[in-house]
Amino acid sequence: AATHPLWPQIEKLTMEQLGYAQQGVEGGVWQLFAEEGEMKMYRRELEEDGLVVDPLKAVHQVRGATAHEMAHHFWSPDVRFEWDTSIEQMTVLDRISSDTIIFLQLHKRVWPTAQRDALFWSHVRKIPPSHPANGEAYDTWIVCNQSTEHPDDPKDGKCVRVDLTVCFVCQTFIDPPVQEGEEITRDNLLTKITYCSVVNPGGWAPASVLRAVYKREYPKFLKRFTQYVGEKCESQPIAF
Ligand SMILES: O=S(=O)(CCO)c1ccc(-c2ccc(C3CCCC3)c([C@@H]3C[C@@H]3c3ccccn3)c2)cc1
Repeated sequence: AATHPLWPQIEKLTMEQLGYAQQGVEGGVWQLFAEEGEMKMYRRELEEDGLVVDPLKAVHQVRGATAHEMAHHFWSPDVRFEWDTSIEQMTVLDRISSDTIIFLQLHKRVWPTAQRDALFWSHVRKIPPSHPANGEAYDTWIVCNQSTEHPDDPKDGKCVRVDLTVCFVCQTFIDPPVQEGEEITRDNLLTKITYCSVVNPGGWAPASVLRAVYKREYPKFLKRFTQYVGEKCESQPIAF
């Protein structure tokens, strides 16, 4: 609820991340490091205290599912194990409101690095079109994941705590446009996705190893997620 102590931070970070995701990748700041079909993955090489924290920005576009469907499945705890192969355990520590949950996740160990876990709030929100006039007809949906503290954090020191800021922003376009009164089918849905993440691994790991892990894991992760939602939704009524 809007009275929760985290609310001001959730509101501020979500809108900041929306702006950050909507910035283009021009200007040579972003380095294209992976490309598969419509998916393009960019990174900036950044180290903090000798730790690789390379910001990542992926842009993708998929047909057949809406931004609402994509964002809902990215946010929902109920389906996380169906697409996110990087996690071993997931606990919902708190449900702050109907659109904000606090997760504790144990990630699978990525050899040779030590096992990691993440404790973060996850907020999903729809942003009405800012220019409905020029044909921007549908809402933008955003999921923002931000590391946080929580009283029920086990703090058992069994693994290394990552610090993450992630945003998943998507918007649906009807392409090709449909005539007045014609029914929109899934073939008309084109959803543009921007996925941004900054993951501080929390404990030392060789830069070469981390960059290899990022290069291998992120393309697989986003491709698997979007394929999962497409398959799950194809036989369902469209949720705009
Ligand atoms: O988008 S989310 O919020 C979805 C909720 O699950 C999210 C995505 C990825 C992570 C993440 C957590 C830990 C690590 C470790 C591995 C060794 C040191 C850092 C990595 C590294 C980048 C590689 C990776 C990328 C994608 C999938 C799995 N592995 C990523 C966490 C959350």
